[in-house]
Amino acid sequence: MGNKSIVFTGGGSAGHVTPNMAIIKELDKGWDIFYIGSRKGIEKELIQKINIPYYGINSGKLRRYFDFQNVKDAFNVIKGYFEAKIILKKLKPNLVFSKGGFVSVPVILAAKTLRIPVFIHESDITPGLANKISQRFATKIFTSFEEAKKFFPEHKTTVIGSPIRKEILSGSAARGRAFLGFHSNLPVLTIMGGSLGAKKINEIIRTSLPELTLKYQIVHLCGKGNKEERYSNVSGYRQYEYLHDELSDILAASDIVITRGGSNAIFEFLALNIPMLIIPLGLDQSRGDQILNAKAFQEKGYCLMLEEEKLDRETLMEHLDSIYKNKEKFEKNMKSTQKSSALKILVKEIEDWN
Ligand SMILES: CC(=O)N[C@H]1[C@@H](OP(=O)(O)OP(=O)(O)OC[C@H]2O[C@@H](n3ccc(=O)[nH]c3=O)[C@H](O)[C@@H]2O)O[C@H](CO)[C@@H](O)[C@@H]1O
Repeated sequence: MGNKSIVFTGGGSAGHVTPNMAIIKELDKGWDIFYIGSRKGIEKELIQKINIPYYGINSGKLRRYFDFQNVKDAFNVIKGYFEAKIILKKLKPNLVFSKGGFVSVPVILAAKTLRIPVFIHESDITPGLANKISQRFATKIFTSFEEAKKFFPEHKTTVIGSPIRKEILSGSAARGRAFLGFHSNLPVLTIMGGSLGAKKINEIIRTSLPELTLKYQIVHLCGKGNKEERYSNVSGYRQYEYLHDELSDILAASDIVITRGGSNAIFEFLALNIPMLIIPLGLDQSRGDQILNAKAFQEKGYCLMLEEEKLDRETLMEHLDSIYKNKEKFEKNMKSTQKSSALKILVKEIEDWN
């Protein structure tokens, strides 16, 4: 008997890709693995880097509000659907696994018309528009948060937590510090403004460097196109657009993180017991899912949350001081939480599929 085959999809930002990467690495050699993503999204670079055959299709942003761009995007989604159908017909996978994001919708629709089973995973407390549309076509649905379950049909939904790339958990602090050229006299503060960066967070971090660098050595993951050369020589400050393999060592070396409320990132920090200051994406720019993620983590004592509207140099320092002072309390809360075995569960679900 030949190999079984699986098509992964998901993209737009790294949070819709890194969980797929985690699963891909763990799947048995008996699988032929393919990926369908957008033509230009971050998923293309991430997936090609791990040498998985990649198919780019047309995709359009889905909006809840009216916009003339919707008409153009609707055409793109339809085009994407036909492209996905041709690819799926050729590949004949046993299963499609989707991590959400706009590009996944045409792929799931095409899979449905070809009667290919679909698994989806939802990372946030409230489903994104893509998974909201896709859920009725899914064979099985998995969620990171318990609170998300109620948004999906009960009979096919399981709460499993967040699948985390294994390598993220096996970094070396010493290697991380060596890579950064940091000493061990000051704690390391890492800032991850979501996989695409965060403009306001980037600005405040940079204007606060005089006071921040007195207390911390700083790693700033600022997103593509957001590096600013004039800060390159600030001592104890390193900026990167995006880190790939080095990220695990950097996180192993990190004492505190400032992060957006992206689900994958915060579950990774939880798994590593790193106290967080979460500055979620606001309601003006999103459906508010990150605020809910952050609130859920704050209630469990893993983080402090600071709303973007309240973010300034003063509140930033106050919140960081408060986290640093109570660092052990946050760490204890995180350590006493049962760690998720989501990756293992998903791999088993896929391996056991017909
Ligand atoms: C703006 C937006 O729509 N954000 C959503 C997006 O976030 P976003 O795409 O930012 O995703 P997450 O924060 O969930 O995950 C980011 C992923 O990128 C990785 N990473 C990041 C920076 C870096 O330099 N290297 C690296 O590997 C992180 O380790 C993590 O695995 O998807 C999440 C999961 O559905 C949602 O919760 C967020 O609301």
